[in-house]
Amino acid sequence: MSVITSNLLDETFVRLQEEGKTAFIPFITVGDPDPATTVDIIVALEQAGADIVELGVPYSDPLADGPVIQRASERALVRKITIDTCFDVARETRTRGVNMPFVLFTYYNPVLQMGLDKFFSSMQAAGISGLIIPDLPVEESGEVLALADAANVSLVPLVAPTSQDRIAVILSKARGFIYCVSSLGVTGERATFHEGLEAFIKSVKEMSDLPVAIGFGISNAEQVRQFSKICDGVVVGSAIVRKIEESVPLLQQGHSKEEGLLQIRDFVRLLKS
Ligand SMILES: O=P(O)(O)OC[C@@H](O)[C@@H](O)c1c[nH]c2ccccc12
Repeated sequence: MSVITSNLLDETFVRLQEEGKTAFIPFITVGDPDPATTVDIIVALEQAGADIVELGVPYSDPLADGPVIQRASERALVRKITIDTCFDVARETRTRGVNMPFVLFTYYNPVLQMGLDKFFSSMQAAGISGLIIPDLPVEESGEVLALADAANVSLVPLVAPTSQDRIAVILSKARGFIYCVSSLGVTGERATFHEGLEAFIKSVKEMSDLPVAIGFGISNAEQVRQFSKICDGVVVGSAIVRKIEESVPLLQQGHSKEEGLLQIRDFVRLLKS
């Protein structure tokens, strides 16, 4: 189905494809270590060459997350970060001149708690053009998809090498891009990936004219380079969240915050090199 409307996320992928580039998509947990620092980190990510950023809503039961992102969620929840804080961070980041598109990453429960109508009107007001809800199966996503389309928010699906028999249905409802997870299990840096991954990505690209991004386990420049050859986007979460975790002592001392941000910026530049 061709997308009738387009948004900043769609336009970004079109521009990158015209430039022959692969989107570099960091994931970070909002509020880790605090909301103001998250704004600084997003600015640093764009300066380091990020094209799109996945903003993770911290959650108490992150069932699909490995230990690194679980710890980031815990640090953020200590700060009582809610979805509303994420919208505030998105708006604040725009005032700092960040132009790249935001993709909100949240489990379904916090969205239900807020109420779908309020959630999507807030998404529009915060200028967030993408949405990933890993625990909302396509069979139950009808109402969310209709509201997302009406709010010009791209509901991005996750597909895994094991999604075979459901993949056609998932792709028929896809917007924005297709997020292919490289391996089974939870998020976290990996040295090896699901065998047959390349064939899987190729089959997804043949079945959908939307951009295809890969994520899960990608943690170094060589892996980014390899996946950039076969995908339109590469997502890196845990490796960057770990770098943030390591920089927290610097980030939380006013006089050394810039040093902490520099470490994160240099790490992302290295990944993109
Ligand atoms: O952390 P990794 O292995 O680099 O994978 C990206 C991942 O963090 C991010 O996209 C994400 C965070 N939580 C998730 C849960 C399910 C799927 C994807 C995610």
